[in-house]
Amino acid sequence: MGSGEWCLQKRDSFKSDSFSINENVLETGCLSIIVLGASGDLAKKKTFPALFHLYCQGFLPPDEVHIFGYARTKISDDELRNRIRGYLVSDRSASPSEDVSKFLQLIKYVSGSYDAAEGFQLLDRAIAAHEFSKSSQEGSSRRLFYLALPPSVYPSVCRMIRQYCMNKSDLGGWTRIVVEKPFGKDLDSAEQLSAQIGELFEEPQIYRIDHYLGKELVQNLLVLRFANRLFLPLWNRDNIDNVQIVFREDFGTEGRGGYFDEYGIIRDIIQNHLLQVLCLVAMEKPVSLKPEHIRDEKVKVLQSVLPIKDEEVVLGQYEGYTDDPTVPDHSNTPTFATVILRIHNERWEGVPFILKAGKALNSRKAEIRVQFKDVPGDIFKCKKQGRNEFVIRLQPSEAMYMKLTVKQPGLEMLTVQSELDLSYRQRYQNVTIPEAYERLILDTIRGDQQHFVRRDELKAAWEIFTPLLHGIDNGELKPTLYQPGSRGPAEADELSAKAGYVQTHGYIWIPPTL
Ligand SMILES: NC(=O)C1=CN([C@@H]2O[C@H](COP(=O)(O)OP(=O)(O)OC[C@H]3O[C@@H](n4cnc5c(N)ncnc54)[C@H](OP(=O)(O)O)[C@@H]3O)[C@@H](O)[C@H]2O)C=CC1
Ligand SMILES: O=C1O[C@H](COP(=O)(O)O)[C@@H](O)[C@H](O)[C@H]1O
Repeated sequence: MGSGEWCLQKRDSFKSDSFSINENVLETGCLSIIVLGASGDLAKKKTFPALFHLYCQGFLPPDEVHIFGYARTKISDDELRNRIRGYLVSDRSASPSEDVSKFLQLIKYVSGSYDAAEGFQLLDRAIAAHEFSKSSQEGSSRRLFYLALPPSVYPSVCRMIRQYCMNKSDLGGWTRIVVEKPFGKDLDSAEQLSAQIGELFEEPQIYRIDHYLGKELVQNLLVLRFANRLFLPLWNRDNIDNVQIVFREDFGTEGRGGYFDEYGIIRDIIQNHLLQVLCLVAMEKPVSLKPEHIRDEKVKVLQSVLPIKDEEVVLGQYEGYTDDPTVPDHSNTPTFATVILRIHNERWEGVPFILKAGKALNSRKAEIRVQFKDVPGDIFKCKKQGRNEFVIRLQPSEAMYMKLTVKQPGLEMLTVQSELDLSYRQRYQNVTIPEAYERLILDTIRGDQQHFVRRDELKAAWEIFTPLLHGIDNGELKPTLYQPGSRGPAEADELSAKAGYVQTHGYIWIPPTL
């Protein structure tokens, strides 16, 4: 294999099971992490803080790791360090200010454009100098490129990396790229982008990040479903009436109106984050925990989704959205959507998956709500008290609870709605739940693609939503206005109820006290 070529066969970690990730930790040698778009918002708020957390926990040893920021803005190393310093907070560090200073010293900045050789040659020289300085340690050289950039520049940046910045070590190693969403705007543009990047990098080098896959309770879904006998016989159309996957934010587009208006809530949240969660809720048991086995099952679920019916969609736009000067006055972009997906397979035929996402609503939360069918032949006449519901709250305050009907304590034979409650904050008191980005970046270093979106998954996801998105883009479907701070359009609750969701009334949760 010539210099600069992709080198997979030297690594056996790719063959390992993701849950036995120890095998993935064996690689040593120089690691260069290059954050492209280092002057931007994502880099400042998510990428560098995630790297800092990893550093504090010893995953980025200073004798191996160097971090490079790259962007067009002409600033010095120290100016970049000062920009990100305020975002580096860690409750995992014994001496935070010392760790911040040491971490910042690992960062160098290179300025250059995204489509010209000069900047990337400069970047390559800076990385090579770092690799050279560490060459006393035998080992591979690893280069991780994190594209914290708008997708419009992905093709040119990937071309430049391929041409000028690939790993050159004879001792092995790799070059990997991490790309952020949005991966395209519809099926054609996503496929075009995939083809452009696919000509330059092999699939095992490409990490399409969806940060919802890094959330603790999303990662728990496979364990929950397939390691608990309790759920195995219940998780199907015979027992489950409907599934809701909900994302709510209690703030609007806040300065991101221009970006958001091009995409809307379906492309921003539903087509990626909520659909990925749906896959993990609905997929069949994978053959093993190998990333390819898991992703094979996710693709099958996506390919089983039926075309979306217009009458199973409610769109909303919050009042005041177009006041943002970067948003056109007559924007048709939805900031809220409820979409019902139906999976045409043996397990899920007839079970609606209600995907709901909205900005500027009355609360902030993300949860999965699995609602079971009514008890047949109910001798307690308790149907009106509510169905069994299994709720997995992804955020905030991670929790899982099962709503149950129990006998009300006392002399009378009365029933009441209660819950089996696993609240993480209470159950895992001394455990810090890692940030999604932190976990996913560590996976990219370890070469574990389980929690990243494969090209065929992406294609199948766009196939589901493209007709609906084109209908909205063409103005055939229009959003209804809703009040900021409300539940969104009333039609959304009506649609959920029509699909079979029964709201529990009169249930009061009493938080446990220790
Ligand atoms: N461990 C924990 O932290 C636990 C916390 N709790 C808390 O107890 C409270 C009640 O729990 P729970 O009943 O599960 O959750 P909620 O009362 O928040 O919501 C129940 C369901 O009713 C829907 N809903 C709410 N208002 C309306 C409405 N006006 N019209 C139609 N549908 C509506 C919700 O949809 P939507 O999502 O769209 O609002 C959701 O699907 C919650 O605050 C919950 O967080 C309960 C158990 C454990
Ligand atoms: O990808 C995105 O996600 C955030 C919400 O992420 P969360 O982890 O805070 O739930 C959302 O605000 C943003 O619009 C979207 O692009």
